[in-house]
Amino acid sequence: MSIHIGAKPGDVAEVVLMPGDPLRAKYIADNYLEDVVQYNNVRGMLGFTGTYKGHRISVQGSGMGIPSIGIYAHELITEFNVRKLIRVGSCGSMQPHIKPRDLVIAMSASTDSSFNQNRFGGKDYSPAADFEMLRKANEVANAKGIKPYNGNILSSDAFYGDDADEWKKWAKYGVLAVEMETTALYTIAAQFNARAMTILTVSDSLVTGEELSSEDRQNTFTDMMEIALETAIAD
Ligand SMILES: O=P(O)(O)O[C@H]1O[C@H](CO)[C@@H](O)[C@H]1O
Ligand SMILES: O=c1cc[nH]c(=O)[nH]1
Repeated sequence: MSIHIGAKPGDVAEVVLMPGDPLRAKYIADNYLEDVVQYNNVRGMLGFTGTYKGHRISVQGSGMGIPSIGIYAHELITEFNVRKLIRVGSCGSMQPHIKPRDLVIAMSASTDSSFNQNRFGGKDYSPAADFEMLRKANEVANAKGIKPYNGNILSSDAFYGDDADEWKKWAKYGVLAVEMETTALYTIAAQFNARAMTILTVSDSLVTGEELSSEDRQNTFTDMMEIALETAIAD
């Protein structure tokens, strides 16, 4: 058992899907995994292990924000030997052509957080996804007739900022969308030579103000979950 994960060694699979919302972890376990065992309920941050098409997979809620996913990613890798981590999250689009329900795969993750600068003495590390996972996720998506947008995203420390136009600078430099965790996930995976990738469903547009209904969120998140699961079981 680690400080935040109440599991025994071996309870967690080598491959873990990480939604921010612990109830999304339960949804994935209930709807896609067989022979499911819940291994964690510490702080209500649910974690499950089961099988998908015969492969052992875990799903662990990460909570919201860089400090939270930083804790879970670190403990999963260092205490439970997790080697492959796939974040499945929601994001706000910063580009006019990227609409609610579209999928975004984070090749890299910029940030307004000091998480990486603190580690690198004020210098700018560039957290990046595992290339083979990116390639597989795109291949699976394309086979389903879906074309995800691949590029740089922003992992922000603030959901509610002070300046309503601040995102526009990031957008001008080509950042596709905003969420709150990936920069830390990629950095921690790199620290321990693990592999990581983030796939996101656009839940709202900062450009137009559109937002998905809860029903829409449920349906489109399904594509993201299936792509993540297929990527998880690939070599
Ligand atoms: O849907 P999840 O995975 O939680 O991701 C996004 O949603 C939360 C904000 O509502 C943040 O965690 C952000 O990254
Ligand atoms: O962090 C997030 C997630 C979804 N939508 C946003 O605008 N921000």
